[in-house]
Amino acid sequence: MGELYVMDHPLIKHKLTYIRDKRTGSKEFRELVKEVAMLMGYEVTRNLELRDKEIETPVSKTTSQVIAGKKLGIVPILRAGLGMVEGMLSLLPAAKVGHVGLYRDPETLEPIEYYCKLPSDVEEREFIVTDPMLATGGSANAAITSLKNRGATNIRLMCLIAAPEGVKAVQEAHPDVDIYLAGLDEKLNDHAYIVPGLGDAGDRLFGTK
Ligand SMILES: O=P(O)(O)OC[C@H]1O[C@H](OP(=O)(O)OP(=O)(O)O)[C@H](O)[C@@H]1O
Ligand SMILES: O=c1cc[nH]c(=O)[nH]1
Ligand SMILES: [Mg+2]
Repeated sequence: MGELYVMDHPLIKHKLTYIRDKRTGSKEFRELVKEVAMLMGYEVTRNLELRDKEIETPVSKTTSQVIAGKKLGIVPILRAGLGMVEGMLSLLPAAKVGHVGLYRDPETLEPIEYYCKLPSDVEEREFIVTDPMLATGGSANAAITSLKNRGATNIRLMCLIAAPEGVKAVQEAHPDVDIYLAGLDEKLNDHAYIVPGLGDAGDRLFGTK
């Protein structure tokens, strides 16, 4: 079973409160989502490999460490996952960005894939899939399956808020995938929205509806 990491940093908790607040408009919402993604990035990248590098400081020679240069890929689930990309790229500027386009059919709640474009060397990359919301888990599962069908073997899932149902669904379908959350909420409502959640992440990010 994949690991579940729920962030407990005060800055993340603080910013998540304003992301949830219905009075927060799109501009501030976008900024906060970007900032929380960046802060979460510290945890999501905690186990990146390092290698030694010989350098010279103004005082002496020394051996220091840099990221080993493993290839990384960030894959937002369109649309809402896009809001988390910039924050991650500010930490990992060399990462490539793939896109999986999915929407959840409002009647059936089934994910419908309409786009997928990944970096060409899929097999060699470590992927971080981003989506603010993990509700039933259908969209995340479909995105992860899509990556695996194209050859990806190393995948992490990074979401702002999840319902327990979504976490369970991903853990069952993809036990090799670790999940990183800023917050784990109570439940889903009758429309499969997360309670208390933040509403519709895509609409709040992009001002639609
Ligand atoms: O876990 P699930 O039950 O599948 O629900 C979560 C999905 O729903 C939202 O996307 P939505 O379908 O609203 O598309 P959008 O990002 O284009 O708004 C959200 O961003 C997730 O991708
Ligand atoms: O709460 C939810 C559930 C699905 N999609 C969202 O944007 N929010
Ligand atoms: Mg939406």
